[in-house]
Amino acid sequence: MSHTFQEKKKSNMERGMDMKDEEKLYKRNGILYPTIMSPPENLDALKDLEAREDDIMLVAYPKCGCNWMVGVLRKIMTTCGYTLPERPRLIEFHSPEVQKIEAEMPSPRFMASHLHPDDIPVSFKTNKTKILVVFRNPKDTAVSYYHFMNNNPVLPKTESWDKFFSDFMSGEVCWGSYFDHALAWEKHVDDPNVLIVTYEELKENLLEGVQKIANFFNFPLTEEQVKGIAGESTFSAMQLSSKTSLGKYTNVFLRKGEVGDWRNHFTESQSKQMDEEFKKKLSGTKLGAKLKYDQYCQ
Ligand SMILES: Nc1ncnc2c1ncn2[C@@H]1O[C@H](COP(=O)(O)OS(=O)(=O)O)[C@@H](OP(=O)(O)O)[C@H]1O
Repeated sequence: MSHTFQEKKKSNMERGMDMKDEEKLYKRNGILYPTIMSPPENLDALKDLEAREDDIMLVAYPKCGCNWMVGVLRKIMTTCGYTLPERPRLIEFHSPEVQKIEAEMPSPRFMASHLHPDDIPVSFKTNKTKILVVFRNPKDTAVSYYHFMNNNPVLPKTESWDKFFSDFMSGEVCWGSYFDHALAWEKHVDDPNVLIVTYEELKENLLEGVQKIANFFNFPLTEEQVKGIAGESTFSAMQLSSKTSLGKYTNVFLRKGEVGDWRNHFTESQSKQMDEEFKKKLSGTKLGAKLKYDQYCQ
């Protein structure tokens, strides 16, 4: 029996409810991954993924706005007349069978990933695939991640905010350390095949963001079309349009959609600890400047 994308998402959630928390994550090369969504066989099969120059690739550390950008890119592509299959875009969520189907799909294919740039199949680099990267300030990313752990049955519940904060800081969360990802992307900031946007700039001016993304991938859109896509991609519009498909799980994926929710969670000492880590790792870097830490995190 074939399942729709949404049915599969719901059945994964139900599988999560029947699983013990300690079985929900596993480690591979020192990095945690979710057992249900990214089992080892999915990651093993990625070694055969042959990227194409005209693939549309989106990469985001978890909770930085990946689903938002999936929504935007889907709308851009369908507006330009392309049809996309209804399954998750994350390559590490694809079973080996689905990866075989994706390998036969016509161009342009649309793929996404939470993987660390060094773990993304090397053919994306050799075949010069364009990559859109979305980043978010680390304080709001941590808060969003914390709620996701507690609300998504495929992930284990956290003991407390304090425990989760310490895991986030040490990279003991799925897909590894925020700072490792940021430092790795810093090396690609000036790469012409990479466009880095931030959650915060998209919140400030989504219209400009949609236009920038369409231009980067050479999708010709009229001003009206850009306006329409931006209008349909605000938090409230996406929350409403997801209600029919996601039902009671809508708020798991579209929780609050704001900049600055960290202020409701961080203690003064946690805030200082993050400030110091950011300074140590990212001050003076181009990605650090893009994230406008002083504006959004202080
Ligand atoms: N349209 C739109 N506008 C603004 N914000 C949005 C939008 N869609 C999703 N979101 C928010 O993005 C956060 C989830 O990030 P990801 O999609 O990267 O999470 S995931 O790791 O792929 O599950 C999560 O952030 P928080 O609300 O802070 O938890 C989502 O609510």
